[in-house]
Amino acid sequence: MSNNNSYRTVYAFAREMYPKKKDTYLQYGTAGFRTKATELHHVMYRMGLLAVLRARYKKGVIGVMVTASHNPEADNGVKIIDPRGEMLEEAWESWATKFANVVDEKLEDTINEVIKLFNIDNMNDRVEIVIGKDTRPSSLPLAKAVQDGVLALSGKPIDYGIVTTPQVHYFVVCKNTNRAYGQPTEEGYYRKLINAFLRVRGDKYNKGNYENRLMYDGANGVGAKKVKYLREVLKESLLVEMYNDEIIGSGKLNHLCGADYVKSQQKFPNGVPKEKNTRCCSVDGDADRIVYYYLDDNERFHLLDGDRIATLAASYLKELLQKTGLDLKIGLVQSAYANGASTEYISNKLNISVSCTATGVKHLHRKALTYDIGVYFEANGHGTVVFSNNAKQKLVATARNNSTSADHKEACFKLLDVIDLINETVGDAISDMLLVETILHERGWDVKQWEECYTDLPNKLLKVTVKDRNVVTTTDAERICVTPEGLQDEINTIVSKYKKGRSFVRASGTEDIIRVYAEAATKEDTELLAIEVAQKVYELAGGIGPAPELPN
Ligand SMILES: CC(=O)N[C@H]1[C@@H](OP(=O)(O)O)O[C@H](CO)[C@@H](O)[C@@H]1O
Ligand SMILES: [Mg+2]
Repeated sequence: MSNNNSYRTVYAFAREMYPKKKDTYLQYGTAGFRTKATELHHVMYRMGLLAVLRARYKKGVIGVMVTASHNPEADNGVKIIDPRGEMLEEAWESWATKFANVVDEKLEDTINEVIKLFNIDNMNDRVEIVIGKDTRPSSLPLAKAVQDGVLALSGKPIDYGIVTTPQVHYFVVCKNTNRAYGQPTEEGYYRKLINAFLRVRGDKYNKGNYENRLMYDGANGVGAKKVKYLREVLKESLLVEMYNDEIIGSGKLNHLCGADYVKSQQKFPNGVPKEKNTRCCSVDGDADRIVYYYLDDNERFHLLDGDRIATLAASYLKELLQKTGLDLKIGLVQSAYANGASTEYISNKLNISVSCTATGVKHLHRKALTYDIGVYFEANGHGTVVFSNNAKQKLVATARNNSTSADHKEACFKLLDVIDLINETVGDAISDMLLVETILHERGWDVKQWEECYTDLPNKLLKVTVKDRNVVTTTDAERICVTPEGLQDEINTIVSKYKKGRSFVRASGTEDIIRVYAEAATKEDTELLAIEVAQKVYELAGGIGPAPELPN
């Protein structure tokens, strides 16, 4: 593109509507940009510009989601979605960072650098950019800024309004596969999921110990809004009782409720009635994560997190696969935060291959794609299942082949339905919920039977504030600390004192802190182990503020 009118528009817009006011350096992290909503207007505009360049380079549709997920309501953020529904390619993350930080006057030069480097010669293509936003009040003007960025480079913004993050991933894939993956509309999304769910469920809604009633915590966000439609269509097949719904309640987004609160505090959320032995689930602020839980007879809280969903899904898919008679490779992918007991259960009881990657769904997703059936979940409840083209083709061919036995045929059709109820593009709270409900229903299990599969090791996650989080570097899927020198040796010495002890430290990609994870045979030991390791981090990695203290 030459130095013409469009350029003046880009710069004029930047200067007049979305000027960069402060010098704060922002980094495109594990989940894109995330900070106070008031700091993000220029970033959104610039992500609109970058999305157009990326779309022209990839010759496909790109997605942009405005959300700060589980963060407080005053925060916001943005993530870019690549044509195959994946997170933005890492090589472009640094361009996103550069775009967010250059001064207004340098914006055009930076656009030119990208055009030149990637040889983008189709700058007149009217590429489509799918834009979605969560329910935060700040999301409306911020999504408008993204649109203006898209328009400034003559792209075509497609505004889907308030939708979940996984819906945006789904729309992008539908558009880029010429609708082979589904219709790129909200209705198309629900229809695909719900039709599959209803086919698998059949007309017997309660089975064995399974009861088709579920208490659902919508975190006062988009997850509540979207489940309403689902409830209407599911009718009697699944009775979803909704709580923490911003429309009828007065609750604040993610405040004392939602998947992140429940998982990290290991507590029952506010706003949900404390009913004993009832299956409950919570989603997060953009509905890409889900965790389950219940209160026992003594009102003790029991959590069934992402590791539980992963093991439930993998064991079910393995069983179903065996019934098809097909030889396909199934594997499960976790991060180092997965509970050690789950990893042991997968390898020793389920006999399913398990691998560990760095934190962040893009890493888990990529590894999962190396299997025919790749199940991946972070312990916090973010995950899905991906199926290779080879798997899908074999299933369709076997299901249609007249010489296939009736049993094998039935299993193939069922697995194809299960594939349809899974959002393969990214972790999706609503789709994951339908999957869990399907499996529990089929097995006739209540939530306790699900929990009985294995016993979680007590675990603890701590944060240590340090001067510069980049001093902590790791290797081996973040399980070994490389720098500061000597820290890993100290961790090894501490861990060796505890039965079933395991601990690792890494710099968070979304917060300016170091995370410490610990697990051990008892709760008391776990607390001690976590604090001891946190103290070493504080000492050797430049801790600031109050030092971590042992409990009295
Ligand atoms: C321990 C933990 O839960 N880490 C989260 C958190 O990443 P950190 O890099 O640890 O800040 O946010 C990510 C994005 O939502 C999520 O993918 C990840 O699982
Ligand atoms: Mg989220």
